[in-house]
Amino acid sequence: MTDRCHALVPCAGVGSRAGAAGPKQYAPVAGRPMVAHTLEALARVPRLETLLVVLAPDDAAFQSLGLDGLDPRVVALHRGGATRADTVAAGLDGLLERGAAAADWVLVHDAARCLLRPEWVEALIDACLGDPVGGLLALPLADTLKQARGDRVLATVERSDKWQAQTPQMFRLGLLREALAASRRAGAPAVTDEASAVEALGHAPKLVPASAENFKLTYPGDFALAERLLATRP
Ligand SMILES: Nc1ccn([C@@H]2O[C@H](COP(=O)(O)OP(=O)(O)OP(=O)(O)O)[C@@H](O)[C@H]2O)c(=O)n1
Ligand SMILES: C[C@](O)(CO)[C@H](O)COP(=O)(O)O
Repeated sequence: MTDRCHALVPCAGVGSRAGAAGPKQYAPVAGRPMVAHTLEALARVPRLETLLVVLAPDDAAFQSLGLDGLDPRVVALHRGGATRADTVAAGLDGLLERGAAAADWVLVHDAARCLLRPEWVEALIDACLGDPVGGLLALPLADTLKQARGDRVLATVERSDKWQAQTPQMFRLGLLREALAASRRAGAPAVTDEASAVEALGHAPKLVPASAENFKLTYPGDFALAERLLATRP
């Protein structure tokens, strides 16, 4: 087993909920493309050997914006798939082709979580390196949770054991590859995060408490909030 760590950034989505003119990962946040902030945070983690960014096959923006030059560890792979899970699976193959080992750790992080702080990544790595499974950044639920039918409350759901999954999510490359392949073979809808696929193999990933600031920019209003938060940072 190794302690080598690589980042894999799925960056091949279309951002349909964001209402931006093009893929949201290139929409400006505080004057820079969203994914530039994401990569800069990852680049400030020395333990990450590779920053693999998985792009849509026809992506021309990443290179034309000069994002491949952000850090010598950045590698662009034009092999994104129809779902996030497909994009991540293609990225894992890309890492293996570049010499990574099945025993290496992979930290999968959404391009769309551009408020990431390096210290949160360090905390995840510290928590997972000695763990038999791996884990993810997550946030215990702070609000009362309602189950709905349409726009009416059906029930109030126990929330003390509920967490919101964030990224990065950190697993051994081989385990995650096997988990995503098994999930695809099962024929169910694609998993929405890496942990789900690993859970389906019977494992219990570790929950590493994170910050609400590490939210995913999903809807139009998220961009203004991200800008306000970035403005408060040194
Ligand atoms: N086929 C896909 C779908 C998503 N992603 C990436 O997965 C991350 C999180 O996904 P999400 O916020 O759902 O992004 P989109 O799929 O782009 O958004 P939407 O669902 O609103 O279209 C993003 O960095 C996105 O680029 C990806 O690489 N490949
Ligand atoms: C992986 C993820 O960010 C965890 O919260 C999330 O599931 C990805 O977003 P999606 O909208 O479910 O694709």
